[in-house]
Formats: sequence, structure tokens, C-alpha cells
Amino acid sequence: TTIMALQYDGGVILGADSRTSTGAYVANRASDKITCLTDYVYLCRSGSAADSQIISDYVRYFLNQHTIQLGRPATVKTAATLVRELSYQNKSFLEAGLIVGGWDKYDGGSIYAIPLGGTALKLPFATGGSGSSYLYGFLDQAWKEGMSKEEAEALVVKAVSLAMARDSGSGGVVRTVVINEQGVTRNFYAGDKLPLW
Ligand SMILES: C#CCCCC(=O)N[C@@H](Cc1ccccc1)C(=O)N[C@@H](CC(C)C)B(O)O
Repeated sequence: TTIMALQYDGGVILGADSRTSTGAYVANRASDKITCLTDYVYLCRSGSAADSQIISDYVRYFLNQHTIQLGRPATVKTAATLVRELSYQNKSFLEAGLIVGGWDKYDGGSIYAIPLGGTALKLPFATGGSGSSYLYGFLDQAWKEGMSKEEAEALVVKAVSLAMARDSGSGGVVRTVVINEQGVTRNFYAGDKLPLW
């Protein structure tokens, strides 16, 4: 898997490849690893498909309850704290690297990386999964504060497709989810639409 998220001047953009593998076998070449937690908060999943699914199921349930009791939408920070709590308290059983990203009226667009051990890191951009090894240096150089939505989306698609080209654990299509005050937009970039280099 290659997953990433980055902040831009109005919100966040989440990106992921679509390969689910068991060893060298590709079990699903069109997986959707960017999962809804609330109307304005999404989760990028890597690691065990089963573990990451069950964590997202629990957090979606808890956030739904929380929204009803609170009478207003949950914040990105709250969603990230719930993901971290499940990940940390069950760290010996779970194998899931997660990135929470979304928009709320208190912090605007925000991103939290929750790697295997269950720590939560608030960051302007984050990457995860097996393909992330190929992206840390690239993103350190390519990410800039206050990018436009178009610049940010182009960077996400370029980064994920570069990792897909080199990482055998990543492949398929590039999926993105844009989240800002106006709402959520899902995009899809098939192999023939990707930059080769
Ligand atoms: C189908 C099936 C059985 C397992 C599928 C399964 O979890 N594959 C994993 C790799 C893995 C991980 C840990 C144990 C075993 C196999 C996988 O493809 N993970 C991708 C993300 C998830 C959300 C799709 B990515 O991290 O590569």
C-alpha cells in the first residue's frame, strides 16, 4: 500500500493506491483504502486489511454516537483520538498504519498519522504503507505551505503513482478524496492517466 494526505490552503487531500495483496498474489486491484469516518473526516488504511477495516467500523460507530450526543459534527482531532485509542490499547493484536484527515470549523483542514505503535502525530502532510518508503524525501522536497487545491491534487497523484511504479505492494489506480468546507470530492486516476515519471 501507498497512502498519503496533505494540507492545502482550504482543506486536505487524501490519496491511496488500490492494491490488496497476499504475498505476490493481487487479491484486489481496485480496493478503496480511503474510508469514511464522518461526513467531513476520512481514513487512509494500510497494513492488515481486516484490522484496518474493523478499526474504521468501530470509530465510525463511536463518532456517530458522539455526533448525536454532541448535537454537532465531530472534529478531526476527536476522530484521530478514537483511532489512536483503539490502535494503542490493542497494539499487540493489530497491524494497521492509519492516516486520519478531514475538515472542521475549529481547525480547518487537519491530518493525523497513526503508525503501528498507536502514537498520533498531527502533521501538514503524512505518508504510509509499504510504498511510503519511496515518498518521504520526495515529499520533503515537493510539499509547500499554502498550496492551491489543484497543485495539491497534482502532487498527491504524482507521489502515489511514483511509489506505485516502484513498490510491488502498491498498484492499480490512484484514488483521492478532497475535503474542505464545501464538502467531499472523490477522484479516480486510471493507469493510463498517470505520469510515468
Ligand atoms: C485477501 C486477503 C488476505 C489478507 C489481505 C491483506 O490484509 N493484505 C495486506 C497485506 C498484508 C498485511 C498484513 C498481513 C497480511 C497481508 C494488504 O494488501 N494491505 C494493503 C492495505 C489494506 C488496507 C488493503 B497495503 O498495506 O499493502
